[in-house]
Amino acid sequence: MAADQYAQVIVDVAGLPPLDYLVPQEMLVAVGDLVLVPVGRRKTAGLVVGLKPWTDIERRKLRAVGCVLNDFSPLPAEWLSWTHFAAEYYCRAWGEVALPGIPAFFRKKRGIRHQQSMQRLRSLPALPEKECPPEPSLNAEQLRAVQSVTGSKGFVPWLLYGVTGSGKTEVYLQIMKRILSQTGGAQALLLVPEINLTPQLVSRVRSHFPHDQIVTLNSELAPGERARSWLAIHEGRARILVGTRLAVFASFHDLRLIVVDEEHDLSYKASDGARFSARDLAVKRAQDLQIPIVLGSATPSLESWELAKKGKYKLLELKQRAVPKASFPDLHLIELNKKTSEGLTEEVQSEISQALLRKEQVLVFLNRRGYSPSLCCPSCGWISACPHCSAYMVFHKDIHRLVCHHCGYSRPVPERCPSCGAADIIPVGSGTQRIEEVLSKLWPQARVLRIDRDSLKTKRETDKAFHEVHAGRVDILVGTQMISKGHDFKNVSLVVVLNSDAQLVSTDIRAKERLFSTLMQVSGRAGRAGGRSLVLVETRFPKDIVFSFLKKYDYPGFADALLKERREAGGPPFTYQAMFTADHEDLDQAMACLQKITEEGMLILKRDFQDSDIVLYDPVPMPLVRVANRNRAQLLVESSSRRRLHAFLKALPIPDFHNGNIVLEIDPVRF
Ligand SMILES: Nc1ncnc2c1ncn2[C@@H]1O[C@H](COP(=O)(O)OP(=O)(O)OP(=O)(O)O)[C@@H](O)[C@H]1O
Ligand SMILES: [Zn+2]
Repeated sequence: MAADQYAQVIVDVAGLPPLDYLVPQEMLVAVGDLVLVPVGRRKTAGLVVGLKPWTDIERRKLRAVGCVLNDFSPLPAEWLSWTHFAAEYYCRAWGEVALPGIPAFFRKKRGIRHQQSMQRLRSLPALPEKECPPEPSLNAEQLRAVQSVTGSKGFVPWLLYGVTGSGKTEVYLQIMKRILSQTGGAQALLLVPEINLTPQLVSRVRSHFPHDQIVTLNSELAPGERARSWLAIHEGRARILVGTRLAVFASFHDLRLIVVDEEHDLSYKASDGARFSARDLAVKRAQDLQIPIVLGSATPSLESWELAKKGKYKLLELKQRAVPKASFPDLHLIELNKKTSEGLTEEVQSEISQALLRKEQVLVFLNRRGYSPSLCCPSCGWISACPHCSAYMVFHKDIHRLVCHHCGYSRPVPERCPSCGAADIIPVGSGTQRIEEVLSKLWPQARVLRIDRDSLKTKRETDKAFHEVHAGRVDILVGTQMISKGHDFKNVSLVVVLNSDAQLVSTDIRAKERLFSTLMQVSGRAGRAGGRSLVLVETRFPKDIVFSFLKKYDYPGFADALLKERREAGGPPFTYQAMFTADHEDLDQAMACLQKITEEGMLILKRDFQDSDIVLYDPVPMPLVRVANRNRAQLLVESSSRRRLHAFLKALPIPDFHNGNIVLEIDPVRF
């Protein structure tokens, strides 16, 4: 009889280290296999991360592996060690990070039709017989970027800083083409932000690679589709994966290049689960694999910009727009307070009229859904507050309801003021619905299309709407963030940004950085195909540095000014941060829980971290303190050394929090 063998298995349960299980004699198990194992009273999917001939567990307590789940090759060692790093970095159990990275389809017991479904999953659609279209000839800047990346060896993190419309996407595609052609089975990963994964982008990639299988991964894919894409990449049948942040967890057969488009985008940071940054993990993965990674943006994050300045990232620049005749739009600031009764200034109205006369498209950007951000009673001052959150309920005229954008609670619009009974309660401020109404009234012949999460609920609807815009069947496009980035609109000559100030008065240290980036992106939608173009931006604070640099489209100037501020204030990227967030029905309880962590932390600091610069701030209620009846508080920890910060966090015990939740986030980006 062969000697016993024991498997170390990780499962998706908080706080659990790898667990030992007996491998039954007749069972063949390899490191990287998915297995079914008993945990407590249930059976769950686990991943084998080690095999050994001994265990410390007493024989009578030892349980056995149920069965092997995968009938594809095990997850590779590279993937296992990288997910282990990710778990350590984000202070989570290894299984909490690794298991959710594998499609649910493969984490369940095989059904009776397993063989058929695997066969279906493995059959990718045949490639249409198409010739490679001629490549556009790159300009000198683009060519230099492509040659630099493809000529480099091993791990090099490249920061591709390219102004809007400078042809970054073209550069990514050419780099991919050259690297994929170097080795037979080489694969590439292109990460894009959630709202940039459009059919236009995917078909652009497909047209460059007519002979290669290209698959996509995003959170909206049906489970079967997700499994199909994942398996095609794992088994090397697909050569390119285009996906959102979860795609960074794919298992590759032979990954040779990673591209992260719009690397500054917030959607790369998960706001639940392990709260990982797909961009940062992608860099680590490229380093493990010793391959190049390209981080592209017109407004890089300050973190990446600083790394490039220090020489840790290599900087590539595209300063010109790629289309030969295209130039940057003129940008005018409109100082708010001289608004007309229609809610659009005279200058805005006149420019819209002229653009429409020239048969050019107009884009109106307003980062606020709904008709108006609140309703108010002029007689008594009542405002439509949400009963469950410390926020106002937004008036949605189309459904005639008040909706809370934080907890989702909604109710019909009251006939009279709920407080004093007055008859005329009025909308205060404007959202996209109201602006759409104003635009349709002012230009009744124009075809106005609103694009936001209310008007378009699914990806398919959104895709269709953008198709209408690209096809020229829309004259005025009004919308939120969804219209601000990524799209290569050919006929937009006027961009209007309404009320951009909300973010300026935020308490978040990254608010300005984000506003600047949004404004650069949205401005970048105009004049992409040549001709005169114009951007009009409304603000009450025209003197703010956001606007002074925006007027010159000067990202480097803006970034350097902000970095100087951050350095003086000791903020990121000059410090590393971690944040505890506690929530409870009762704010005092949430605060008390964090207070306990602070006190414990102080003792540990004094005892073991005397000569380090770790700072533990006092717990504070969050700016939006109540959401869905939970009161939230946060506690920030900071240090100039990532290593020390991690060592401290590992040493800090997290108390039990009865009826409450407590979450630790590394490198928080939302405050
Ligand atoms: N070398 C080139 N010659 C001519 N046109 C080009 C060239 N490179 C790119 N283009 C075109 O320029 C336009 C903008 O390119 P692309 O979308 O790649 O820019 P981008 O930098 O990714 O844009 P953004 O960041 O603003 O979304 C596209 O229509 C593209 O086809
Ligand atoms: Zn609410």
